[in-house]
Amino acid sequence: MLKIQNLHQFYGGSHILRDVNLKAEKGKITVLLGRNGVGKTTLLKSLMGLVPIRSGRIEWQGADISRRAPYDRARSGMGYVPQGREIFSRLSVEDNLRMGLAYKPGGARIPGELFELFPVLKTMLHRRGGDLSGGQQQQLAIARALAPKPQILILDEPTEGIQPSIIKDIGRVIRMLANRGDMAILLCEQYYDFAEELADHYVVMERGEVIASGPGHEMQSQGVRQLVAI
Ligand SMILES: Nc1ncnc2c1ncn2[C@@H]1O[C@H](COP(=O)(O)OP(=O)(O)OP(=O)(O)O)[C@@H](O)[C@H]1O
Repeated sequence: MLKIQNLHQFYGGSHILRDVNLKAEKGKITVLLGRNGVGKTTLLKSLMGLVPIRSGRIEWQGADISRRAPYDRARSGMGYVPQGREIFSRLSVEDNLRMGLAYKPGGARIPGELFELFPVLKTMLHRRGGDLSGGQQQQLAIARALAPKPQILILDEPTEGIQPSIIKDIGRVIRMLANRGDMAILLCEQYYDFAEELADHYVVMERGEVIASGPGHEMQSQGVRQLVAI
């Protein structure tokens, strides 16, 4: 389980994350919502060690990882799909997938299961990442994060700029991964309907603070759509 307690983060003198508390449990999808600029990406980067935190605790599988390096967090089973996908455009699909395994001891193989989840990647294995559509790149970014078999998958706005049919496919994969019961999923999302459909738990942020949270089935009754409407 991932447990964030009393997290504070600053960019220079700007206080971005303010006393954030959040949990993501195995077998569940926790959805993080909030308008542009409230600090969602900063929170996910803090979890992965890509930006330093000022204070608070990030606990993963019972250990305090707040000061660990990003590669160490990845190695401990944290998978991250960054906003904007960050595909290596000049590398092939296959080599992009291998990058997900880069920290594994030599010879780690790309799990065949990734091609069952995202069949399009198999047909495009030798194409350059940059030649894929936005939706295919997003599927590649998710597959790359899944390649080392993480115990948590952290996704930053996977639906951003993607066509509806691929959004559906991605939603199905996320639900299936959670239903297997051995992976926690933390999904940061602006697309409300997608978030509501998938959420076991929801967390809403505003100006760096958590202002609402609860079970996913209460999102409608609690007016979460209005909280994140632009
Ligand atoms: N590297 C940085 N240096 C200084 N300020 C930053 C930096 N990155 C983000 N910020 C600021 O921190 C705040 C939170 O940004 P963040 O990207 O975390 O928000 P967000 O909720 O993820 O928004 P979006 O949905 O647009 O990605 C914003 O005010 C942003 O301008």
